[in-house]
Amino acid sequence: MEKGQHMRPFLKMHGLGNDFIIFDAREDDFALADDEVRALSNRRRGIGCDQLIILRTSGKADIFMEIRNADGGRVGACGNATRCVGQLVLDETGKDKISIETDAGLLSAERADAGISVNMGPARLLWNEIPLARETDTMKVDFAMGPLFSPTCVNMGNPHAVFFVEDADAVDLAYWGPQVEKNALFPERVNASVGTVKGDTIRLRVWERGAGITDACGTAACASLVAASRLGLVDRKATVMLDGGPLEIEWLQDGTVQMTGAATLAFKGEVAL
Ligand SMILES: N[C@@H](CCC[C@H](N)C(=O)O)C(=O)O
Repeated sequence: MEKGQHMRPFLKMHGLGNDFIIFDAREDDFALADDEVRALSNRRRGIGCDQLIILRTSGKADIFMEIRNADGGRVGACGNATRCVGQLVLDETGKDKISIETDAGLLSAERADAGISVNMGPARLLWNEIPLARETDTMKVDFAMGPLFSPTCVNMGNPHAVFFVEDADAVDLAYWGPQVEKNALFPERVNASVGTVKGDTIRLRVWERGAGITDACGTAACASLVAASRLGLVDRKATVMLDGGPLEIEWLQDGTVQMTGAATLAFKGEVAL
């Protein structure tokens, strides 16, 4: 341990294999620089995670959740981490329903048969809300790259481009994902998903902005349901099947999106910071 450092406890949790380091800074406030987040997220030299979460006190909700991608960048939303934090705060408070503040707004969480159910807030659909670099219809955006074309774009507190394709499993996402993420059409970069609809199920694979391919992405699951519903491919409710497992998603009449699925504690630890 270096001079000035001390041991900080953390939780390692995941939602369908989308994994998180969770620190609690409510009593002992601290901040992490981008390079510290990158070092902790590193799977060979650090603890390893897709996102790092710092819990803080909130004046508006039961808790504030700071979300950092593995590349260090701070982001507005993370669906799988919202279920994990929801589970922690439900256990801690004994309440039936709790509220979570994020940079993108106020969310809520409650228990459900299939794990934790969270309201992820409104799906934003205007081009400048995504945001996109130019004014365009977000339902079928005039954009093509290799086998991917005409994405439907949705902001779920973070930007998503969803490409519906014949066979999501056949797309070389490791090759196309980073190129879509960094395309100039997306001034804040983008989370890029490929989806295939079969009945009431959406098979979805996700290249996450700032993290790469993950086993699951909750906000991408929400965005894909909203996108498929806008395109008339599903009604307002579907199962989204990710590499890590299923999420139940519903686009409610009030415009917000409800997501239900597992939240799992993997282990607890301490790290010198
Ligand atoms: N894994 C998350 C999304 C995390 C943020 C995303 N990579 C972004 O940059 O917007 C989820 O479950 O939603």
